[in-house]
Amino acid sequence: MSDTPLKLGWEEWLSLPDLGLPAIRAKVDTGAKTSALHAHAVEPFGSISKPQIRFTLRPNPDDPDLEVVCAAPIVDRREVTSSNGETELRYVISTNVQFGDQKWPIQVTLTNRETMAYRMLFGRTSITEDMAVLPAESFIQPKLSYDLYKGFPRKKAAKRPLRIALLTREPNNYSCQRLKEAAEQRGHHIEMIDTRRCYMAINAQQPEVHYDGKPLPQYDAVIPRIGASMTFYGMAVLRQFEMMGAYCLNSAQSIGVSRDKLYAHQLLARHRIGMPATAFASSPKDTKDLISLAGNGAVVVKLLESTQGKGVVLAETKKAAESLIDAFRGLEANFLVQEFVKEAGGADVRCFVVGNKVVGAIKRQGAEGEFRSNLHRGGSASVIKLSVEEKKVAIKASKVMGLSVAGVDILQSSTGPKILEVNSSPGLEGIENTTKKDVASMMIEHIELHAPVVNTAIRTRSAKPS
Ligand SMILES: Nc1ncnc2c1ncn2[C@@H]1O[C@H](COP(=O)(O)OP(=O)(O)OP(=O)(O)O)[C@@H](O)[C@H]1O
Ligand SMILES: [Mg+2]
Ligand SMILES: [Mg+2]
Repeated sequence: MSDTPLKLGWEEWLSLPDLGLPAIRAKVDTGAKTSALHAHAVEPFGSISKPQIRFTLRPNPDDPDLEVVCAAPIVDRREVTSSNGETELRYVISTNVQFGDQKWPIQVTLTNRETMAYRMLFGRTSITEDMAVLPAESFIQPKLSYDLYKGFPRKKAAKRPLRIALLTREPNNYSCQRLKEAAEQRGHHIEMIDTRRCYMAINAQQPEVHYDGKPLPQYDAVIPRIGASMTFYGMAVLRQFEMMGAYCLNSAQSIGVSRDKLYAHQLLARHRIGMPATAFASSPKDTKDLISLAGNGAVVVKLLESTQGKGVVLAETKKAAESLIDAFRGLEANFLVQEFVKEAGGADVRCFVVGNKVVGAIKRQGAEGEFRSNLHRGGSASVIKLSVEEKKVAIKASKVMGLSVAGVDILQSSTGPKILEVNSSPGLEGIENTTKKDVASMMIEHIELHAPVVNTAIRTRSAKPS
């Protein structure tokens, strides 16, 4: 390296020549130990003595059709705790990094950074002693651009038939049947896999999922339809499919985040997404203070375990709220106390998000005298045209959770849209029958666009450990 120290700002362009990546915009973060690179469809291959990893990367966050398939030797697998506190077992690769004409080897962990602004985090172990980081500056090194990817093959909707697994415990319900129909209509092969009947060896060198006495084949894509009661086990099964390199329509991680209602609310708040003023508690001593955190008027108290509106109660006065919470206190159940958004008029809006788009929206109106709009409680649905702001909020909420497919429920309040919840396995029946849109096909199309084109040579090799 040269005599003058290499200077880096807090954000820089770099290239990773060994991976065939001419331009990556990275955040230099001395708070992070190891560098991390965005990767999906991560799939190990090669021999046990010389293990390699293949993954797909979308270098430009604004251009999802630009995909580069990379391969590198695996140097380690390591537990990494990210800034949001999640611990993840990641593959570590070794590769050269290049800034201007200076090049040196670094270690990089692979993780899904789809929802992050930067495709790469440049950590402190990648920065050598003769370099300086100037946190107040950016782009000290030569600026590159995504134009360098001109001429790279663009992704086209897959013409090839895909092998898809639909993970569900209810293969006969409307949503699963429609997904099956849509996949088959588009020429794909789809299998219904009962989540609960999957089993697996965790430490296998070659990750597998077993079913009825045999290992399941390698799928191009997995559609998780995991019910609330199966969240924990379903996520484990899905993670296994992820490790096998299948494209999962929603990742296990994103399902976990959206299912944890407290975490989901905290995450939405952190990203400044509008929601009703919300407080949560388990067994509070100071009921009055808890109620005041949720505003000054009527409140809605929700048991966290509730679904289909069952554990959701309206307290129209402070007194009513107090006695309600006092009753909950003995149950040691976690619950939310929320400002009651009266002007929503017993209605909410379900926005069905696929990728970066709201593909359909319906307004659900509660039965006469009912503030809960759940269709299971006798609510009725109608088509609604969303405002630009509502669309934006729905897409942002799905992004924040990391979901590609989501049912985002919004209350229309006098101060703009307020998010109620984000569902990771939204049902198709209400939305399709009301809007007359073929949402199932849109989900399959999303898979066609995002499931990486598999190099069959690599896949055949990885199927048999050598
Ligand atoms: N803060 C609120 N203000 C006004 N109405 C609300 C509020 N919270 C909930 N509601 C109404 O009650 C219904 C049920 O509430 P929510 O969706 O939070 O619980 P849930 O339906 O039991 O949960 P899940 O959808 O996971 O089954 C909502 O669809 C909405 O119509
Ligand atoms: Mg609901
Ligand atoms: Mg829900």
